[in-house]
Amino acid sequence: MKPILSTEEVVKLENIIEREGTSKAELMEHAGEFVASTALSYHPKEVVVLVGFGNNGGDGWVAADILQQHDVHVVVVSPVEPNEVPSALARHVARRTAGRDVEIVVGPSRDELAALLVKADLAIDAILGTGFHGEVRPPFSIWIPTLNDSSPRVISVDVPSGLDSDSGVAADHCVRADKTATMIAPKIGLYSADGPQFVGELVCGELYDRLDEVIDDVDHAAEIVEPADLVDYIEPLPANVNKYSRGSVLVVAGSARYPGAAMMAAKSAARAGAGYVAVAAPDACANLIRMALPSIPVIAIPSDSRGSFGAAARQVVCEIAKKYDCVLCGPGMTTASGCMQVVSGLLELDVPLILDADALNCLARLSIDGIDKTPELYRREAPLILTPHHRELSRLVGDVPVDDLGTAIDAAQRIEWAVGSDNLVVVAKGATTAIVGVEKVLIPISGPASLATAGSGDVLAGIMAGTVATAHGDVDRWELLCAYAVAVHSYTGFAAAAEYGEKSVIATDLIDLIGEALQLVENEACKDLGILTDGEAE
Ligand SMILES: NC(=O)C1=CN([C@@H]2O[C@H](COP(=O)(O)OP(=O)(O)OC[C@H]3O[C@@H](n4cnc5c(N)ncnc54)[C@H](OP(=O)(O)O)[C@@H]3O)[C@@H](O)[C@H]2O)[C@H](O)CC1
Ligand SMILES: [K+]
Repeated sequence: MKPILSTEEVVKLENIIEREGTSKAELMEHAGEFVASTALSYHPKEVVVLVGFGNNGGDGWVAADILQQHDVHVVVVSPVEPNEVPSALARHVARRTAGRDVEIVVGPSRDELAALLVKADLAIDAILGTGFHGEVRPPFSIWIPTLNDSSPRVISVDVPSGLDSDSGVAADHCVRADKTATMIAPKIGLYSADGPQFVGELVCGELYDRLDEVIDDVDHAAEIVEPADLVDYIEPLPANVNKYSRGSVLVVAGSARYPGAAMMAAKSAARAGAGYVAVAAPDACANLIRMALPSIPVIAIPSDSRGSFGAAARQVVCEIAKKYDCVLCGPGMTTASGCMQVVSGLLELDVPLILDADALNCLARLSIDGIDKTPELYRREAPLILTPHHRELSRLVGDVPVDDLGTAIDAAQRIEWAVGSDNLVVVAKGATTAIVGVEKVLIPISGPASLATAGSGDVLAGIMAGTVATAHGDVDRWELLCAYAVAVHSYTGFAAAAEYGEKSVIATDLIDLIGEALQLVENEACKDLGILTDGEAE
């Protein structure tokens, strides 16, 4: 796993590294070297380096110097003369670069800057980094749109200028990078809110060769899960299994209005490897589900007058649910009062439970002002996995706004910390999904935008249920198991986009590609571990 840090954590880490004997000036030299080597991979001939007043600009001055030594023609565009750069560290390297044969243009007009960029095949954005705050001021409010309107490729240093490195919120003017070369560790804002739209491809320069020894001395805002981290969940099917020993799932879902969600979740659980999947659905839609899924037994549960679970459902469902390795509750269920009773009954059982979709809305309604205020509602011994998207998550915490990665992590942590259990995981689904456990936040491998389609969440919930059931409770870290399920779902998205075109993927396509996705995750993990080469994985 690779850490993602907040700006405050990066500053703490820099101070630790300094105490260990590597100064900030040396880190700036390494940062510049990393930017230069990233730039050289494009084999540029003509590079414009835009520098600001701070140390982000310092990285740019160092990179300009190195590029020039590699026979690249470099023009540094600066708001002030090298002698007047306010940051002492950056001033030192600016003067040094100015002493060499590098062309420097101070305070160009919009047209002058545009003319320089027309001639360049690469631009380096070292205007603003982690020190950016507020709205972009002149001259950068002119430089940034001029850069965005120009043709050369753009490498942003550390953070695209104008992006808040913690919240990921882009200012009115923000550099749209082709590549972001971030320093030491990725910043959380690169993944949050507007970040993914502006960052382009992300590469990270560690800058300090003993980073592994000190990185855990600071908290990590989150950690990125890499394929190799998932290797424990990639198990071949043993020869001596039967359908029950492979793992069983009960999907408590559906209503007369939404029978399809129950079908998709159940079929996905089976495709993800569970040997026995059954559906408990209101009798108003049980027959429909039976006909659609001949391989899956459907248990008809008493309905209310509108075709959702009725008053008698709780007792019947809970009696059946005890026998399964995992229960998934929620897809297409509605929030009728019988459904709320089913959810509260399942929470009392000693069986791994996944609450998704309307089960989460039921849970929110069972509390008055957010479930974090009434932890007794969801505190339990057996594992509990909640899979809310941002709106569902907001409802769970009493309508506190949740609209990006940062606010999603905050809300999920409230839910976590109210009970403080290793067995509770909140999978906060979004453009960047966060898997929040009591101690760690994991960012799993994310899928393509094609996954943003109705029913995709039902497929993920089914994959998660199949994964939990086949693990048989033998799990060290439930967050990592959830990351595996999210990765499988992500790869169904890639496979479906390749097969049907990225705009044409529908949720049912994903289900039939789960087998392929399981194989893709395995291949990627093996490649990461050096067991398989790219060629062998084809
Ligand atoms: N992480 C590391 O270990 C290393 C990081 N390095 C690089 O350093 C920057 C952070 O440098 P810092 O000097 O703290 O900040 P910046 O360069 O990002 O920006 C500060 C200057 O920008 C001005 N500023 C701030 N906001 C605005 C704005 N809205 N409009 C215009 N100008 C703005 C600010 O002026 P103030 O008057 O507001 O203070 C400063 O002049 C990090 O991102 C890395 O690139 C090092 O290389 C070492 C290793
Ligand atoms: K930058």
